[in-house]
Amino acid sequence: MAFVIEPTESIKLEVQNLNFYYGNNHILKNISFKIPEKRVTALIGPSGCGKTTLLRCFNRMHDLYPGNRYEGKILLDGENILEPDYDLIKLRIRVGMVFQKPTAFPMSIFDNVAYGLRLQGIKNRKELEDRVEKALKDAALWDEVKDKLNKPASALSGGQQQRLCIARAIAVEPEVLLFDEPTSALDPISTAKIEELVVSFKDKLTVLIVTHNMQQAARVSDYTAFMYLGELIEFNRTEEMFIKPKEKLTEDYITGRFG
Ligand SMILES: Nc1ncnc2c1ncn2[C@@H]1O[C@H](COP(=O)(O)OP(=O)(O)OP(=O)(O)O)[C@@H](O)[C@H]1O
Repeated sequence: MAFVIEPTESIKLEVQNLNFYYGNNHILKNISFKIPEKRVTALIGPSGCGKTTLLRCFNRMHDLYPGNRYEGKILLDGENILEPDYDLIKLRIRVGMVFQKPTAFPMSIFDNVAYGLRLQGIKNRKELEDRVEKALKDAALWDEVKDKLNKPASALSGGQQQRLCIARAIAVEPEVLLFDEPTSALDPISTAKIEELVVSFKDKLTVLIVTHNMQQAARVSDYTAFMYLGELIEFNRTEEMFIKPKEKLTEDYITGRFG
């Protein structure tokens, strides 16, 4: 049994009968739901339920390891990204990712943000500078780093490094941004900054965020998907889910009866 609503907004991603296997381990079980465009969708559920595994399907991160297998479809603007010959470089420009731990590259602040732009073939210095500045401003980091762009990124605090990773991800202007527990390694002030950023992206991007923190899901997301043992149990507008969950399992989880 699952309760899955159909969003009224236009749809960016549509998951159709998705199954995923790590070798012989069947992890995601027949998941279907539609993700609205320019909204924040949170993925919640107890440890090991498959949130990260599902998130990583949206930019086919699993393809980096042998033996992983998908069944079903994920449509991005109507096109199935799970087709074996889908262009993964283009996919990862359209669908960016920010990880749990900040992953600043061992290079300068500027070069971290310019990294993807250079891969896209942008060489003109002025264009690079403008795009790096815009990304750092959009990631609310510009004022803190504008005088030290050529300093190593490793000298930044954890929270600053996470905003740098966000700047790097948005510099290439993705259409979808995946966040995998982006604040779990951060203090409350840095967490609040990242949450504000996630909310600020709503007008521009479709955001998916995995979080363990239900208050965070309630604060930042428009829609929430609750997963349990690899299945999608409930997908609904966030306020509805937190006020009046439709499934008993969802209610037990959000009221802290397990988790
Ligand atoms: N590389 C892997 N190979 C085999 N099994 C894996 C692999 N990665 C994860 N799993 C298994 O897949 C299941 C789902 O894991 P996943 O990390 O997606 O869950 P999660 O809901 O994100 O958990 P958490 O909240 O603890 O991060 C777990 O049973 C896990 O042990």
